[in-house]
Amino acid sequence: MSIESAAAPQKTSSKSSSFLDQREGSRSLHFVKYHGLGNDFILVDNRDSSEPKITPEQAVKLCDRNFGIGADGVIFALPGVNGTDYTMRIFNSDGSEPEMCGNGVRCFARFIAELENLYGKRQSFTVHTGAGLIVPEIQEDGLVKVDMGQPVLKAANVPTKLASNKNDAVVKSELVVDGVTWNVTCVSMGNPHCVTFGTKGGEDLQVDALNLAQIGPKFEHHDAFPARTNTEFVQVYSPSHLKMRAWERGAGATLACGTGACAAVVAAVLEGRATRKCTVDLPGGPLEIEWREEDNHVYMTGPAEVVFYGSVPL
Ligand SMILES: N[C@H](CCC[C@H](N)C(=O)O)C(=O)O
Repeated sequence: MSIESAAAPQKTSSKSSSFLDQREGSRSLHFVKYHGLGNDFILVDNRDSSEPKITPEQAVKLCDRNFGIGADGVIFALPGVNGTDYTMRIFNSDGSEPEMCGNGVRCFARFIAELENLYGKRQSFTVHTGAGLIVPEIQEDGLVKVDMGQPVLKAANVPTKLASNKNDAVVKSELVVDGVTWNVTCVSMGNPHCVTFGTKGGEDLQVDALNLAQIGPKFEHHDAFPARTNTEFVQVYSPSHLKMRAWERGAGATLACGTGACAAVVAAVLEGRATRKCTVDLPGGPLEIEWREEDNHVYMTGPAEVVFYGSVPL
């Protein structure tokens, strides 16, 4: 599979043809590469079909950083269902399909604004996802604010097999990983998260010192998580300022994890470590997160940037 980047396609629908499409008997995929704080995605205009244009296996190949385009996942903009404006689906770089992606939905909103020529206008969309209704809004400053819905804390719904220890939730519970006992709080933002601030009786985490490639997979594939898990390693600078690194389910160590940052703030509040409004520093940059008391919804605000436009023969 060779990658030929095309000139930026006209700002119209995916129906615009390109020289690739005229090649004898070949099919090509138009895409736009975006990133949210370095968590990067291939975005596909899929508004003309209710099924993704490519398979999970093809997504794995496109996400490969040597033999493909390179990305943490592929995101599809599909027609809405039950009255929503759009549907968002995502394949991780390992081909698995998660329920939701926070950095991805900010990129999705900017992608839609470009496709629909809505640029420069304050726009808000209703998006059906595996995590339910998600509402991103493009602000005048270009940042995207997303209503991420309510966190799910009931252990069985995260899901985790860990015994709940605080109103059906798993809060600062013990999890043994490779012989080491960690204190963890489990939160779903539609997708599962295991949040830790350190080991039992240990010093506060210095997240930069962690070997994520060594420890991350052991959390991701731990028996306590029947659907695997994303894992957030969090350091508390102050009650309104966290620092975090993530090992993502199906994608590995990423430069940022939006749902993970939301889960980290929820966990920090539940453990009495933080206020409901925090700046979360990720390797790729900061996100503003608020777990609002009035509606129990989590709000995330951050950037989403275009990197390039392309077409790839399939
Ligand atoms: N790997 C995640 C999906 C992407 C989440 C992350 N990139 C975000 O920004 O929320 C999972 O399998 O649940």
